[in-house]
Amino acid sequence: ALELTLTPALLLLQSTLDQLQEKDTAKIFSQPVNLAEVPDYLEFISQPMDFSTMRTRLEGHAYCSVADLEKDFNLMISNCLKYNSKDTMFHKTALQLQEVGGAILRHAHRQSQTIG
Ligand SMILES: CC(=O)c1c[nH]c2ccccc12
Repeated sequence: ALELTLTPALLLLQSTLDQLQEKDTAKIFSQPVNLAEVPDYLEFISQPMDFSTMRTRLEGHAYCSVADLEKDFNLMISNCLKYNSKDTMFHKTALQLQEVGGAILRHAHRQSQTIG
């Protein structure tokens, strides 16, 4: 049978992504921004990012470290802060997720140092 062996490092990345996504209670980051609904999105954002894309990358072993995961998380947040003006729910939600996500990632960095 296919061995779904998850190394400790991969388990840590998966757990970190789950914790980050859990904080997106409005689920505005679950899927890519719908370009059919938002036709000008790519005029402002050169590299879209969302949690489903991050999960695909994680499962495809594209992330070698917590830092790699953090890079895409920060891209996803900065895209949202850029596209959505300050007075929108999306912008305010991104600022909150940035703060709580930072704490989750700092903890994951510490854990990755102990599991090596
Ligand atoms: C995360 C984000 O920017 C968005 C998530 N859903 C959207 C719908 C229209 C415009 C932007 C968005």
